[in-house]
Amino acid sequence: MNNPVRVAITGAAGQIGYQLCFRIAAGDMLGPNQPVILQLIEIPPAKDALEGVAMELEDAALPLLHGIVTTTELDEGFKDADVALLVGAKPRGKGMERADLLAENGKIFGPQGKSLNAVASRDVKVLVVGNPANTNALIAQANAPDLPAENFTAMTRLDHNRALAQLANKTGTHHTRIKQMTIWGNHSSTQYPDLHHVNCDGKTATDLVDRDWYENDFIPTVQQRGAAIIKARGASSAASAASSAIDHIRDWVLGTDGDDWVSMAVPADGSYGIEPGVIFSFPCTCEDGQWKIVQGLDINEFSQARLDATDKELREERQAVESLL
Ligand SMILES: NC(=O)c1ccc[n+]([C@@H]2O[C@H](COP(=O)([O-])OP(=O)(O)OC[C@H]3O[C@@H](n4cnc5c(N)ncnc54)[C@H](O)[C@@H]3O)[C@@H](O)[C@H]2O)c1
Ligand SMILES: O=C(O)C[C@H](O)C(=O)O
Repeated sequence: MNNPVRVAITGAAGQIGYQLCFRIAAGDMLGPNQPVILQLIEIPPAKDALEGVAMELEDAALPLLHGIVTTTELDEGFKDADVALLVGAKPRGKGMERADLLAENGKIFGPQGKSLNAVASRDVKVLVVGNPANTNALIAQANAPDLPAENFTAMTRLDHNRALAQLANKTGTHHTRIKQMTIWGNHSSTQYPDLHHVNCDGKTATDLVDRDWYENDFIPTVQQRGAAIIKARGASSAASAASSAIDHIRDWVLGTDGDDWVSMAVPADGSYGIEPGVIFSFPCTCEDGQWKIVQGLDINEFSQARLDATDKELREERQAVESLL
């Protein structure tokens, strides 16, 4: 057995956190031979609820669970963390855009970045889930100057998985047979789910679906899926979000499959003309615990306009939080 990996989770008593704790402790994220220590962080009003989660984790007697820390102190929760899942933040309600949460949630991520900078493993892999996820990740990263910028990512894997599901339903293909899906940009309604490079059971996806469905059904459905879940459930996606967070970290740590890639929001480096300064979702492959942006994909005029729109929104969000960077 390997040494235990320390996984910090903020908002661990919330809807997503509750799912994450059990699935990670069951081995879904780091594999069946990797023990974990869960370092669960909450705010004081949720302290009792967090103790309840820890009690249930103990009661499940999960073989891979080698320790539980519950705390309301960031430095205790992030101490030596190898993986940090920053989930704790307010979810949006009906009729809100995710950017509407920026003023309230943005201020959570500066102190968390500072604490990670001070006490986490130098190799800590950070995934921001709390919305607006890309810009919150930027805030955390800017406040952690001693950690490599590439350790900070935000979640667009849920959008990626949603896009697989929509195309699977439309074409009657199982989603595991669909490869090279890409979500570009922001985890918001300007995100761009791109079918141009997708291989659907050996065929080019754009040859299988008509343009009208792609532009007027697929793209808006994926962009608005979060809002549709809130409308249906009365609460934002939780189990699917936790599942996608697990996919994101699993692939980052253990590597992506063959010639497939995944969507990860990572610090822009000039690839595809997206200048540094924002956390932007790109197609990425992962190997040896490092992500790499897939290079050289053709971007046609239609796609370019959508990349520009989502980049513009991210730069506006950045401007709105300049004082926190
Ligand atoms: N990126 C994505 O794809 C995606 C998907 C779904 C949800 N989300 C976002 O994830 C966040 C959490 O969603 P949820 O459904 O679990 O919400 P929730 O309200 O059920 O849980 C949030 C938890 O975070 C805690 N919390 C708040 N501030 C905190 C802080 N400063 N430090 C530590 N904990 C804190 C709360 O006490 C609560 O227990 C929301 O912002 C939501 O919009 C993102
Ligand atoms: O849409 C939301 O506000 C929650 C989450 O970001 C989602 O995509 O489901």
